Formats: sequence, C-alpha cells, structure tokens
Amino acid sequence: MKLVITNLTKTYKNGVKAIDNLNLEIGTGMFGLLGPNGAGKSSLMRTIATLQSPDSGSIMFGDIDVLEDKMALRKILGYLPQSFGVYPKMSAEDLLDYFAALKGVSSKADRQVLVKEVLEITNLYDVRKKHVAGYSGGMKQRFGIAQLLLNNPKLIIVDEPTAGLDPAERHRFLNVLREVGTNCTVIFSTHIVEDVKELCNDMAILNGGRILKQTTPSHARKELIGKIWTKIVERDDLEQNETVYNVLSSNYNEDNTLNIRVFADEQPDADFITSEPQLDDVYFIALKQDEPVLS
Ligand SMILES: Nc1ncnc2c1ncn2[C@@H]1O[C@H](COP(=O)(O)OP(=O)(O)OP(=O)(O)O)[C@@H](O)[C@H]1O
Repeated sequence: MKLVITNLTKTYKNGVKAIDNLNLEIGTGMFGLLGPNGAGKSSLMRTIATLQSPDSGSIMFGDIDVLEDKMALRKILGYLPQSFGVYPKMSAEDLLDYFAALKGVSSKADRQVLVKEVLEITNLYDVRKKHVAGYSGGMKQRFGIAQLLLNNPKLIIVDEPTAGLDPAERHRFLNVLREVGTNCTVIFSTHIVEDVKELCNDMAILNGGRILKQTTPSHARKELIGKIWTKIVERDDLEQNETVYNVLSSNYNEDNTLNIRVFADEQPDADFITSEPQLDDVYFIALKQDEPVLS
C-alpha cells in the first residue's frame, strides 16, 4: 500500500513551522527519512501516526484518508516513538501478553502463539522471562518492535530508533527491522547516513520541514560519479580551501593532515583525484544546496 502525503503543513503554537508544504510518496519496503536535528522528522512521523493534527494538507494510506479516519489508520499502524517512557517491572513475555489483550486478542492460547512469534522475530525469546525495565537500550528498542508487531501492522513508523545504541546493538536492531520490513511499509527516521545505506531501498532527505531530495541510495550515488574529488591538505589550510571549493566533508589522516571531499562537475585542480561517491556526499550536497546564500 502506498502512503501519499500532499501539501502537508504543521505549525506549533510557538510559531515554529515544523512541516512546510511537504509532498512525499512512499511505497512498500524500507523508507529512510534522513535529516539533521530539528529537521522535522518527529513532527512528520507524529502527524502520520495521527498523534497530532496538521494545519493543512492530506495523508492517504491506500484508500484510508488518515486525517479523516484516524481509527482506520491506527488499526494497521505500528509506531515506535523516539522515547517509550518507563517500563514496568514485568517480564517481556507478560508485558506482551498484556499488550495483546489490550489490542483485543481475547483468547489466552492465541496470545501465547502471537507473543512467542513476535519474541522470536525480535530475537528476544531467550530473554523473555527478564524484566523489560532491566533490558539494555538495544533490547528495549527490539521490544518496542515486538509490541508494535502484535497487531500485524501494514504501516510501521520508527522514530530515530538507533540513537544511543552501541554498534553491535544497532546492527542487531537493523537486522530485525530488515526482516519485518519485507512485506509492509516501514518509515524509519534517522540522522545517521549509515542506517539508511544499510537498510533502505528508498529515501528522502528532510530539512526545515521540507523534502530536499527523494531518491534511492544507489541512484543517488550513481548520479555523483565523476563529481566527487579528494585532496590532502594541511589542517590550517582547510578554511582557505572552503572558500575556493565546494567542500562537503573533511577527515583527519594519521599524520594530522586532512582529506577533503569536494563536489564539482570537473576536476577542480591538478591535485584532486576522483573518489567513489558515498551516501554521505549525497546528504551533505542536499543540505548545502538548501543553505541560504549570504550576500
Ligand atoms: N511540541 C512542540 N512545540 C513547539 N515546537 C516544537 C515541538 N516539537 C518540535 N518542535 C520544533 O519543531 C522543529 C522540528 O522538530 P522535530 O522534533 O520534528 O525535528 P526532528 O527532525 O525530529 O529533530 P530531532 O532529531 O532533534 O528529534 C524544531 O524546531 C523543534 O524545536
């Protein structure tokens, strides 16, 4: 099912326009919503999840008019907010059983089958007897996925789920999400480019409440072939280079020099060599092109 967002705008009471006339189409599979802090990711996700109303615009999921028929969307929605609050001192198994009962699964036997299934998908079956309150950050995030899977959602929204996870936990979490994302629509917000690179078949870059670019990770990289150049510069020369070239990023080398990455249609000067485009380059170019030009 397709999610179609048209001319969506959301202004908070303090006057901040967090979503600014935004248009977006999202199909089945893993969709990455990439943007810096304050870009409007959570605002967009909360609005799609029917937790807040926009000023104007429309959101359709298949034939469900999300803003008109909130209940219809909620029945098929799985939402993992940025922070889930405090967990009670209950085992994962008992807590999922409780959530399943709240979601209307009245037969104890049906709940047992369902709870076992979601614990297995999220690799929590072995620790099902442990209190969720004592889980690590990564386990809590996977528990968050387990609970949202209980009503077999067709649309899954996860808001910056990898923030604060160590690399091993992040990897485990992404593997779980990859598995659940095979036959429904998953919208995954992050400010970590690597997350999108590893996981998503479709993506958009968001800033200032607007979509700066919608693309696929592989197409976006292909577009930049022959346009990313690198050169080694002294640390003190970075600023000077930034005034002359379109510097996207710079990384330290072991000898304290810097490797700068520059976006240009042609070789900027003889010292530059071409480099294979990375998804980070795509992200930095989109953000830079959005910067106001100061005169
Ligand atoms: N409830 C609110 N009231 C007022 N302003 C808000 C509210 N929620 C968010 N904002 C503002 O709206 C803008 C977008 O915030 P939002 O949380 O949607 O961005 P984000 O991309 O999710 O950022 P982060 O990665 O920091 O969570 C920011 O300027 C933020 O300060």
